[in-house]
Amino acid sequence: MTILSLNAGSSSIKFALFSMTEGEPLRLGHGKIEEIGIAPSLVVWGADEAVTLEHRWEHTALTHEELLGDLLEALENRLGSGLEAVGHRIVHGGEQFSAPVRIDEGVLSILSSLSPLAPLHQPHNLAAVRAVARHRPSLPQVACFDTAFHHGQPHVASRVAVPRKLGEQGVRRYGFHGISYAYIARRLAELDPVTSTGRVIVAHLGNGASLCAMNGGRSIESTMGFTALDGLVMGTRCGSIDPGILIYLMQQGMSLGAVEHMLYSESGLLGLSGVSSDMRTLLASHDLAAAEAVELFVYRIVTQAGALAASLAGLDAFVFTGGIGENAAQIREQVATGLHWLGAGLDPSANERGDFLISTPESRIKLMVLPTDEERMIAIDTQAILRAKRS
Ligand SMILES: Nc1ncnc2c1ncn2[C@@H]1O[C@H](COP(=O)(O)OP(=O)(O)O)[C@@H](O)[C@H]1O
Ligand SMILES: CC(=O)OP(=O)(O)O
Ligand SMILES: [Mg+2]
Repeated sequence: MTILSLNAGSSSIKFALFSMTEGEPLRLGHGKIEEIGIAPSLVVWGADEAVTLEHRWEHTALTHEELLGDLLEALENRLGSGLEAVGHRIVHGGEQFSAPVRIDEGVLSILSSLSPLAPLHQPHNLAAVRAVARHRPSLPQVACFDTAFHHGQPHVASRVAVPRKLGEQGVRRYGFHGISYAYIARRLAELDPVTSTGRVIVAHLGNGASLCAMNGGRSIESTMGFTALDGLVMGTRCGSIDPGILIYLMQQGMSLGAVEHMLYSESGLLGLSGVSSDMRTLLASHDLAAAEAVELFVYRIVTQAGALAASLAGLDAFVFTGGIGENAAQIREQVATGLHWLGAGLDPSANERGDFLISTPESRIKLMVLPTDEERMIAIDTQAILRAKRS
């Protein structure tokens, strides 16, 4: 079975193609379409990581749907045989979905109603579903949710202290990045089975960023809540702020749309630094505001990690993942320093190399780096859903 995993964002579509052999899925290739709406371009890497296809579209105004049509065609030309299923990253599954699900019109309509809760992600995730349905109507499609991994959290962790009837309407903490966390839980169980049964904080630090407290591989707490705006400082999102700030801004005459845009797209590292949302750029900059943005990014990780360690009643390991977690040794070092009070001891050489284990043998908590692979997790879940349907 050949499965295409799609992770469609506002200006990019990341994808990977898997052959679902017995045992571990074999990645046949992966790639991305970037700068959608500006100057769309495609790059595909083969199983050996060599670039196998590059393409630049002439028309800049092509939609996600048109680009996906071209992508499906290009992949199927290369495959010889056809694709058998498409798995999607869908950021919000709301109250209804606690596990992956085969997509039909009914599912699609529930997921569309959740778009206001994930405006940066959900509309683009669903546009990809519709595009595939239009180009290949007979192809089974499966939705894998960022929220699903957190569904088993203790009730107390998912509640918000607002009038009870809002809670009954679904105003609660969901948590996100769950596809990544599920993958990390699975990998940790393979690489360090003893630690995976313990109390672990996983830090997914990418453009979006969050922490997840896992006990025995299950989520018990997360820094993201009702939306992916909550928690840590992110590339362009504010993370946790006093809701009184929103009331103040609206009292000052800012419109709802302007507040939403500011908090999702003009805040975080970008808003604080005035330089960039990109951690690489900030770390290379000599600008004081860039340094202050990085300082707050780290400070929030450390203070929220303290809260999550309390929810776990102790800590056995802290795992770094995501673009920043996997690549920015300097950030890992600063976070490790902030976790010193918990007994964390960093091995600087292992950290510079980005080893799996980057703590010293004496460290009371293990510090680890584990590359995430959301696309692989999507392929695994997609196959499981389709197999279950058949039997
Ligand atoms: N070598 C590096 N050093 C520091 N930051 C890095 C490095 N490589 C990638 N990053 C950062 O990772 C972030 C993107 O993370 P990624 O997980 O790829 O994002 P996305 O959420 O879009 O999947 C950016 O802030 C980028 O600067
Ligand atoms: C949920 C979320 O924040 O996703 P991303 O990190 O891809 O923006
Ligand atoms: Mg990401």
